[in-house]
Amino acid sequence: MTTRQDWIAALGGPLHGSLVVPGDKSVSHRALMLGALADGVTEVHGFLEGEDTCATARVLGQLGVRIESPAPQVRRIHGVGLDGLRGSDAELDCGNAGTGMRLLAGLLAGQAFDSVLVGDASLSQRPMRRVTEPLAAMGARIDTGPGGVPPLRIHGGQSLSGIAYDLPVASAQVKSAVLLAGLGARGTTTVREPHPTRDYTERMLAAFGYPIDFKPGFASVPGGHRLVATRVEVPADFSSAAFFVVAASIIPGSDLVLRSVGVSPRRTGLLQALRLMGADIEETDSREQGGEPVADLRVRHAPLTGIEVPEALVPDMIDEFPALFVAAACASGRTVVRGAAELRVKESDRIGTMAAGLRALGIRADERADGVVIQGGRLRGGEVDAHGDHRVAMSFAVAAQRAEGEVRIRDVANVATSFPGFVSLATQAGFGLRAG
Ligand SMILES: O=C(O)C1=C[C@@H](OP(=O)(O)O)[C@@H](O)[C@H](O)C1
Ligand SMILES: C=C(OP(=O)(O)O)C(=O)O
Repeated sequence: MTTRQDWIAALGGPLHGSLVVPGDKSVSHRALMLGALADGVTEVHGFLEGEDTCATARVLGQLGVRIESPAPQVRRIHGVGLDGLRGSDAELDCGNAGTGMRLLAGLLAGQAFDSVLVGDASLSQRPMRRVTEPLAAMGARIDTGPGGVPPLRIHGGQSLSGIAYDLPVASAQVKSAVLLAGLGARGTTTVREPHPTRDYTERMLAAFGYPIDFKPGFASVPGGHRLVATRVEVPADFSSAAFFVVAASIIPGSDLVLRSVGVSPRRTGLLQALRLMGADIEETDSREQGGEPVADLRVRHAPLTGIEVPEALVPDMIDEFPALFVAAACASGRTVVRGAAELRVKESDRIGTMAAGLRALGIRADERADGVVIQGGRLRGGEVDAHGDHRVAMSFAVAAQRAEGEVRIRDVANVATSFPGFVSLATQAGFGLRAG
C-alpha cells in the first residue's frame, strides 16, 4: 500500500539539455514473462525499475523463476521452460498493472496449477472479461469478481485449444494474453485486431526463436514450440518521453533532446497529433536497438493550434491522451477527441479526471462519452486530483509549467509505477516541481 503523496508544481524555466527517460514498461513486462518461459538465461538491459514491472518480477519469482538483478536496470532471468512454472499458494499481486495482470492471465490459463491474480484498488476496478472470455473459448476456467473485475481465480489443469479470435477492442493486452495462452495450446491460435496495436509480444516471441506469423493487425502462433533465451535491449519509454515532448512544446524558450526513445509507429501517434497542432519535433539519429526503432527527439517550443484528433491515431497514442489534453489546453482554439472510450477504463477514468482537473485550472473541457472537447486558454493555479493515476499526475505537472499560480496535485505516489525518478529528471530539465 503506497502512502498518499502530493506535488506542488509551478512555472519553471524553459526546458534545456538532453534527457534519458526510463525503459519501456510494455517491453520490460514482456521480457520478464518470455524470459521466464524460455530455456536458458535471458539478460534484460534497460529494464524499467518501476512498481508495475517489479510486481511482475515478484509474481514470476513466486512461480519458481529465479530473477537476479546484478545492476540497476539489468535483470538476469533463469528461464524454467514452457512447462516449468510452479504453482503458488499465495495470491499473485500485480499491483497497479493492467498489463501485468492481463498478460499473466494468458500465461497461467493453461498451467497445471491454480492461481489467483489480485491488484490494488485501481486495478481491482478494471475490466477483465476482455481476457477471460477469449481464454474461456480456448478451454480455460477463470472466475472474476462480480462485474468482471479482479481477482482472477484461474483453475489449473485445463487443456487449451487454439482459437481464431477477432478482438472487439484494439488492445495489445488482450492480443498478448491470447497469444501467450496459445503457446501451450493444441493447434494454432490466431488473433485479428480492429486496428493494429503495439506488437512487442509478437516481435519478442520471434526474437526468442518462437515460430510466429504476424503483420499489422494479425498474429498467429502454433502451440507446443520452445522459447530460447536471448538478450533484450529495452528502449526508453515513449510514453514517459511524451510528458517532456509536450512540456517543451508549450514552454516558451524550450529546446530539449530526449535520447534513445522507442519510436514504434504503434506508439508514436502523439508525435503526429502534435505536429498537426504545429509542434516542432525533430527525430534524429534514427536507428535500431534490440530490433526496435529508436531515435533522439529534439523538441522546441512552438505555438500550438487546436485540432480534431484523427480517430485512426487513437490506438497509437492511447496512453498519451492525458498529455495531449494539456497541449490542447495551451493551444489556441478547440481540440476535439473522439473514439477514445477506452480512456475511461485505464488506471482512472482519464477523460473524467483530466477534464475535471483542467476545469479546476480554468480551462473549458466538455466531456463526451468517448472523448472531450477542450478550448485552449489561460491556465490558473489551483488544486487537482490525480486519483492515483500516474499519467494524470505527470500531465498536471506539465500543465502547471504554464499556469499563472501554484498547482497542488493530489495523490501522485503511483508515478513510480511507470516513471521512477520523474521529479528529479523534470526539475533537472527546468520544471518547477516538488513534493508538497
Ligand atoms: O500491451 C501493453 O503493454 C499495453 C497496452 C495498452 O493497453 P490496452 O491493451 O488495454 O489498450 C496500454 O494502455 C498499456 O499501458 C500497455
Ligand atoms: C494503461 C496503462 O497501464 P496498464 O494498463 O498496464 O495499467 C498505462 O501505463 O497508461
